[in-house]
Amino acid sequence: MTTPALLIRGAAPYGEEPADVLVADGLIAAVGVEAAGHPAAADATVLDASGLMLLPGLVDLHTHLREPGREDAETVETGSRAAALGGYTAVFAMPNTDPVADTAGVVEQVFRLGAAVGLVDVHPIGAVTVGRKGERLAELTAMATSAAQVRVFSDDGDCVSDALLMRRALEYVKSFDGVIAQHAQEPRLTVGAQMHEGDWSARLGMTGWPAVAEEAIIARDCLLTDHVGSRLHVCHVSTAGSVQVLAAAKARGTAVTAEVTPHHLILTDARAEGYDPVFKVNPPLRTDTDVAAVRQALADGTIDIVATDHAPHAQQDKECEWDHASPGMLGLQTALSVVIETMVHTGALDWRGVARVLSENPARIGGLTDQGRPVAVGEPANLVLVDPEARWTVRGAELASLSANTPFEGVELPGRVVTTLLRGRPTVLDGVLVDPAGAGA
Ligand SMILES: NC(=O)N[C@@H](CC(=O)O)C(=O)O
Ligand SMILES: [Zn+2]
Ligand SMILES: [Zn+2]
Repeated sequence: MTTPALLIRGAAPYGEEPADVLVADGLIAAVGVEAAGHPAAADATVLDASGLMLLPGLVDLHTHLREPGREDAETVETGSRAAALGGYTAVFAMPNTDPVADTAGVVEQVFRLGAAVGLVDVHPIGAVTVGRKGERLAELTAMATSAAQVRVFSDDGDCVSDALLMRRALEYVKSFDGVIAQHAQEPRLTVGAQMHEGDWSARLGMTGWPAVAEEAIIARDCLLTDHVGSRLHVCHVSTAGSVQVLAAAKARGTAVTAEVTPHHLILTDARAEGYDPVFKVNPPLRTDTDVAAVRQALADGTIDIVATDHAPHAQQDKECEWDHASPGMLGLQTALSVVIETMVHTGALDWRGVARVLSENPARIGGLTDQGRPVAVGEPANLVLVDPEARWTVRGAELASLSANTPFEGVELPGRVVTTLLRGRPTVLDGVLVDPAGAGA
């Protein structure tokens, strides 16, 4: 089935000068004055996009899709819907499923489910250790050479805390330019931890998760990465101290990249005051000082990307006592809006910068060659159109995710995803999901 050509009129690539963009056969066929006169434009569907920003489709390096095993919280299909509506054209699915994605069989299953849904490219992340138990390495090469072509490996949810295993994993992935994405949490320093260790945890009487538990692992892993000559990615960086460790490592030339989540860009540990577990997350929400530091780091490149850590949880796992609640919060449909609010409206990033941290850099880190590409002739038409002036109020029940655990319930946020194109085919049009033919409603 071929998708009809699409003439996008008047959108502003990267928020710069408006230009027409012609999309045909899955590619960008023409940009600028040539677009309307191009032969393929003759029978193209015209999309009036004046006032909209045009960016490369967003890429999420850190998503939890929960399938297989917790299809009551999210499935590849519902997570793909949330992703497309959030402006994403590719997501990397974390392996902390049941069974764990630690074999070629499981990563291929997730990969095929994603392709069958067809709303967003789903790239499975493989577990570093068997069952994520931190005891012995999983079959990394078999996952890398499988149909899923896994390049990112992580025990996310848990830290690869054994230094020898971490070293071996870093050595292993070198042969196929893979990367280890570390959930940096020193387990001995966080036994029973419920929230950030600081004034609020003292006041609320909750066991704290000290910043050093994150920073110590990042420092160790940067040194190991140097020693081995490999590549490290640090998941959900949340503290000012971590930013300092990363800046020092990058200055030394360590091949380390890092992500920050939308929630760590905007929320603090003060949210724990009402004991509402919707604000319980790993790593925990930190302080104002930390929020300022991660924003600055994202602006200056010390932190490379924003990754959602979209972590859907079923109602019974979230609407319970804080101590018993599962950590994690939704992110796919609110990430871009939070980045606009915290980084664009503050002047910390322009739209070029948004494309860099939400699309280009995550694609590069994850080894994708067909995502995060320039808005230019001959490139794959993975694109998103954003209305920067629109505002909307978040309602968990209205999100496409099967779960509703958004920390932004009732909050008004800027920026609306109008259209998402996956290889030239609209997955979202005028803010509404377009189901690919045959995928079922
Ligand atoms: N971030 C979280 O609080 N939870 C994640 C695991 C993780 O990212 O560590 C989850 O799988 O729910
Ligand atoms: Zn994690
Ligand atoms: Zn995660």
